Amino acid sequence: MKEPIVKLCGNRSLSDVAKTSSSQASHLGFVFVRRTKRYVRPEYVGRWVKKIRPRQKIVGVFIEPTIEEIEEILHFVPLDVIQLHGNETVSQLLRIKEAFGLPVWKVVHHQSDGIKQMEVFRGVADGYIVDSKVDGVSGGTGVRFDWESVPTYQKESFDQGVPCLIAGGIKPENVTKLLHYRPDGIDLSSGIEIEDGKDIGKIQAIMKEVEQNVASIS
Ligand SMILES: O=C(O)c1ccccc1N[C@@H]1O[C@H](COP(=O)(O)O)[C@@H](O)[C@H]1O
Repeated sequence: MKEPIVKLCGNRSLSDVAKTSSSQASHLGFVFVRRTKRYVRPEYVGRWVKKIRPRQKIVGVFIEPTIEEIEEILHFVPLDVIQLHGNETVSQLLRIKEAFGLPVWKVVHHQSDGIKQMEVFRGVADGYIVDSKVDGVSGGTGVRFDWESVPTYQKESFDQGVPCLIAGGIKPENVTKLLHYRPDGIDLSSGIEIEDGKDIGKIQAIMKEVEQNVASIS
């Protein structure tokens, strides 16, 4: 069985990056959405990444960014993936892809038209993240959605030939249940934190569950 993508998101300090990068996760995420709890200044992220040199791919999280905003971030941070977590349109996504040539993952908030949202981005998005829908909050909610819908999202993504990550309220206590649905990837932020920082115990517990799950079905 293919190892799932594991994205550890919402890194806010050098200490966070030291912890998340020491794990077997495949991706580290940084939130560049101003006025949100986990916003980080790109110049700081640039410094942390230069110092630690993580082997993981780096994902930048944005909500409806302008080309100039992404350009500014890229000046400091060597992004591998751009994550769009808002109500971006297909043409905005295309412009971003053309401007930077980087893979773009589109977030779909789980609701009745979730699959329709994915269909709209067919052939354009390089991957999807399905996150919970919480009124007034875009992401990092710590709230999970009904995972019985995961196979439907997985199927649509598979048909489009791109990966589908699941986000929203994943934590060591519930990740095994989610892994039974065999998602292409998982994406966590609140579930690996204690107070305002990442917690190595929770990160290790998540990675252990992932490894055991892969081993049990290989
Ligand atoms: O983490 C944030 O604060 C955040 C803010 C704005 C947009 C996206 C954000 N994070 C994304 O939310 C999910 C993880 O949420 P959870 O805390 O594990 O429930 C993930 O996609 C992050 O990239």
